[in-house]
Amino acid sequence: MSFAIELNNVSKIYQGKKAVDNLSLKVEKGTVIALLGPNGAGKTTTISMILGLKQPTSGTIKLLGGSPKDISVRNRIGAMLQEVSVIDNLKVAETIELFRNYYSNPLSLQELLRISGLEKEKDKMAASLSGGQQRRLGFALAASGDPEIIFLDEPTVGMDVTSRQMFWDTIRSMADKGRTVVLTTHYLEEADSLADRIVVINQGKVVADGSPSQIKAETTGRVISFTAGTSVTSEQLLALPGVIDVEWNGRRVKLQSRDTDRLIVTLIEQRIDMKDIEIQSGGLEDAFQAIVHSTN
Ligand SMILES: Nc1ncnc2c1ncn2[C@@H]1O[C@H](COP(=O)(O)OP(=O)(O)OP(=O)(O)O)[C@@H](O)[C@H]1O
Repeated sequence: MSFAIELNNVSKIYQGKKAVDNLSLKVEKGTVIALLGPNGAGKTTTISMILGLKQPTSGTIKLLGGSPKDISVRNRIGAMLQEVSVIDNLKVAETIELFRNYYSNPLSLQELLRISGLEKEKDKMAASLSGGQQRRLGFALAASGDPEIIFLDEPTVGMDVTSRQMFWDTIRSMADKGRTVVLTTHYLEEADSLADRIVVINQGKVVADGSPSQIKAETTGRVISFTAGTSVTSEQLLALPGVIDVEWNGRRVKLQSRDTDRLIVTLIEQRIDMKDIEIQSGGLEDAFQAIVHSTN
């Protein structure tokens, strides 16, 4: 089977520090995949290497079966990176036209203005757009060649709710056309509602990989919360076997654990002063936090 993206044992070391650590990942064509992870997890470095903008220290990368540096491969992909730089003295429509000209089968200007929601701004100078509008322009440029794979690095940062919703619809329609979409996001809600597959990265490694429902199911029962008596301390709770993280809200405490069944027995055996005990199955946010904490 040919994959849209294939990474084999890829590492990137900056000044002795591993930003990406022996990462292997295969992405099937037509997938919407979200790379999730805290700041500094290695998401942007991974995308930059897939795009051939950064050279891996070791390992191999294939994009559409070829090298990310092949011009024939480049023509079939589009990317919107975190920094969208606009060209001075060009209007929005002129900027889009400039990019369309690079490709043999570009989307029409009208279509690009429509999917990026920039129809009203088409005659404005690109440099005068707001931050959110500039990101939408970045998206139009990334989509201009009607790419088979589109990379979106934190695409909705700075977008208002309406723009974000419209943007999600556009991504879904790209996926419906069989396009592969790779996005990084800090918004778990975004990953949950858009992606077929979520890959959680922490400290340069894949720490979870599955559908949003698999990721949630994996962590079912991972959180125990209760109202703690005044004698209970964080140190005491963190010392209990299986406790990954302790979070307080007044006297209400939330424990993250890999094995809540065992933890509840331990809490009772150790006569921890607890009231109103709850075991939560956890949403995606809890799943993400639990996975990241357990791998720190
Ligand atoms: N050019 C560089 N030189 C040195 N270290 C770097 C460089 N670029 C990234 N790093 C380091 O590599 C690690 C991974 O960074 P990266 O930007 O890939 O993370 P990220 O997951 O995209 O984070 P964010 O969500 O904040 O964008 C971080 O520790 C970062 O400080």
